Amino acid sequence: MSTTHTITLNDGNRVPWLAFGTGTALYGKNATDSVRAAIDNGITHLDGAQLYNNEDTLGAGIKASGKSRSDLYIVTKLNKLDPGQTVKESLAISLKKLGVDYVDLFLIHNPLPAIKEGKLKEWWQGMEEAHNGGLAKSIGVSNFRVEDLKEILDGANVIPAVNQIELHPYVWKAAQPIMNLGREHGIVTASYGGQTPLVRAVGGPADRVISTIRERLERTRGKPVSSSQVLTKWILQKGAIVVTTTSKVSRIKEAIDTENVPDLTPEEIHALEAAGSLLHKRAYMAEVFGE
Ligand SMILES: NC(=O)C1=CN([C@@H]2O[C@H](COP(=O)(O)OP(=O)(O)OC[C@H]3O[C@@H](n4cnc5c(N)ncnc54)[C@H](O)[C@@H]3O)[C@@H](O)[C@H]2O)C=CC1
Ligand SMILES: O=CCc1c[nH]c2ccccc12
Repeated sequence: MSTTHTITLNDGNRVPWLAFGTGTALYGKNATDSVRAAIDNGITHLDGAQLYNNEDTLGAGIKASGKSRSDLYIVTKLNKLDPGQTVKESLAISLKKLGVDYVDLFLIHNPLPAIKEGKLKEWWQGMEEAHNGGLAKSIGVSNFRVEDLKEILDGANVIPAVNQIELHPYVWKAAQPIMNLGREHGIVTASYGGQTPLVRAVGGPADRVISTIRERLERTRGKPVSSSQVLTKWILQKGAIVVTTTSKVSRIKEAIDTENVPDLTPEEIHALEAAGSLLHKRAYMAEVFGE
């Protein structure tokens, strides 16, 4: 079983909807076995980052899988630039660690390092150069707020294809302005931290709604549906890419199986978002969002 559904970016490239993340639990750790297990069990989209300090072991997992390059979708993210270093030079170092000659998607991980140097536009121009040089098939951003996106859109030759942000019911209300601006420009949202209501905010106001939806979906499907799949399906119905991670093969299979879970109804989506709006809980990147 592997993912079949794809999401089309504003540059025409297609992205497998489900990504295996190598940050969080694998941050600074050897990612080889986990990446190999993810690929062996059907995930083709790998989410890496310079910050995670494990691009080399992500690359080793990719190699060990034996998959051909064109069957995989590989993402990494720019952390910071050394003095005098270009974005292209920085990406070239990542490519070497990953053992590939291009990434499918390259993201600015977080706007703050560039903002601190007054160089956000310059960094985006560097991303465009990396893209034009063939080092990245698509380029985008991560953790960008409305003001950050507006700044790089002003004068951009390439519109970002993706903004990777935290997305779950407890940040849904806060995410509206950036998602709406992104939508105006055809920028696809990639979501991370999507399981937060179940793993980082247990007992929150969305619990009961998730449980009710899960029971209805299970009855409709006639097969098990998990609470995790309810959240993943909600993200998918928002048109977003899902970036998640796990050390358990059963959860990889469960995540992929979300493709086969029936849709939430508009009423269920509304109920989940209404419950989510009762609690604001951000798991990551407080330094950017100031919450
Ligand atoms: N761009 C950025 O700034 C960020 C990107 N990320 C990316 O997103 C990836 C995933 O981030 P997370 O917050 O870890 O994602 P997540 O919110 O999906 O949480 C994953 C965790 O949920 C649990 N889980 C997974 N499947 C489950 C299931 N079926 N039932 C119950 N619990 C389950 C596991 O404990 C797992 O470690 C990272 O590895 C990284 O690649 C994460 C944070 C920030
Ligand atoms: O990409 C994720 C960056 C991040 C922010 N906070 C943490 C904590 C642990 C691992 C990664 C991250």
